[in-house]
Amino acid sequence: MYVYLYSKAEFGVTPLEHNKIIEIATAKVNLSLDVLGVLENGYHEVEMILQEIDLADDIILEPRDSGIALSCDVGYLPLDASNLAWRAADLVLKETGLEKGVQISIVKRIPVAAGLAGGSADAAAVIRGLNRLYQLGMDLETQQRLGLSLGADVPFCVTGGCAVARGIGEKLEYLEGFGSHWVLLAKPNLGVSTPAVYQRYDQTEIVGRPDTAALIRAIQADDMRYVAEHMVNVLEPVTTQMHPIVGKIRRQMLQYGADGAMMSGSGPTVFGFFRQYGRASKAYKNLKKSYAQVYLARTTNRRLER
Ligand SMILES: C[C@](O)(CO)[C@H](O)COP(=O)(O)OP(=O)(O)OC[C@H]1O[C@@H](n2ccc(N)nc2=O)[C@H](O)[C@@H]1O
Ligand SMILES: Nc1ncnc2c1ncn2[C@@H]1O[C@H](COP(=O)(O)OP(=O)(O)OP(=O)(O)O)[C@@H](O)[C@H]1O
Repeated sequence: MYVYLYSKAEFGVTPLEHNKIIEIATAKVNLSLDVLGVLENGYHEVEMILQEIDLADDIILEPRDSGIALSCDVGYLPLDASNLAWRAADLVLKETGLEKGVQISIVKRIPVAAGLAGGSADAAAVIRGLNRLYQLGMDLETQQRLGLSLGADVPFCVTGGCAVARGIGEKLEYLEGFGSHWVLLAKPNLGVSTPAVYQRYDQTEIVGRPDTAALIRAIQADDMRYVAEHMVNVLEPVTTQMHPIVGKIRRQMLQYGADGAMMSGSGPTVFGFFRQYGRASKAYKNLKKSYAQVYLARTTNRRLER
């Protein structure tokens, strides 16, 4: 069950044709999410801890003389300008004035509208990939600035790793120390609209908030158990009220032996931390009986480790 989260091509098992490149678009989970206020434009000022996991899409890019062409191995994503990968390519080409096009192929594994930043991860991978494919020389800051115009999670997805995100999600303070831990994810068969959840949050009374400083210390000490037991996402009660199944999955995760479980982002995916593979794989099998989208992944730190 823990297999092929990265493309075989990246390991040279299936060599790519020499003019193609592959970028791995990794998902994120929120280890915390707090809302500090509402800005004039309606966006929320947040303080949240984002952690890259190794559940990933593959983004394959190849040069084209002009125009953006997009294909995907699943039928449920738009292949036009409403796809974030398409929009990322358009933005980079316009911004750099490059008179070229690109063929983008997506191998989709990250569930959609799940709270795992799947679309943002694809957009970030296209920005990184075009930079590499056409040797555009964009530094990290430029890539993140471009990414921000596509979505609040995109700047983090450009690098991945583990970071405290403030502002609307774009002010990043990277954290070191958190190791590679088992994360089990389960998504109920429904999608959640991020704007709808933030809107409803404004009308909801908040019960518990994360102690972000304490979580940061635990991450730096690689105290996974503390993190698992103290994770708080202020959007979770909002989404759970709309979809009680989110609460049910969280209880099931704990019942099956997770050290702690929480909803990621605006949901509805719930993830749990496990110390042992054996326990995680048993929980995976149990959850698989009720939910189609269950994934066993690990926290990772791919690009920052290079
Ligand atoms: C829920 C999270 O995924 C947690 O990481 C993010 O805060 C949302 O990130 P995202 O989906 O990349 O967000 P965007 O695509 O920029 O925004 C979608 C919508 O979510 C709301 N939004 C988003 C981010 C933020 N800090 N405040 C907001 O109120 C806005 O209504 C916005 O129109
Ligand atoms: N490349 C893409 N991959 C996934 N969704 C995309 C993509 N491009 C556009 N979308 C659209 O974006 C919407 C949100 O999908 P996404 O998977 O990014 O949500 P999410 O995981 O909740 O993101 P976040 O955690 O950043 O809020 C969906 O309605 C989907 O159709």
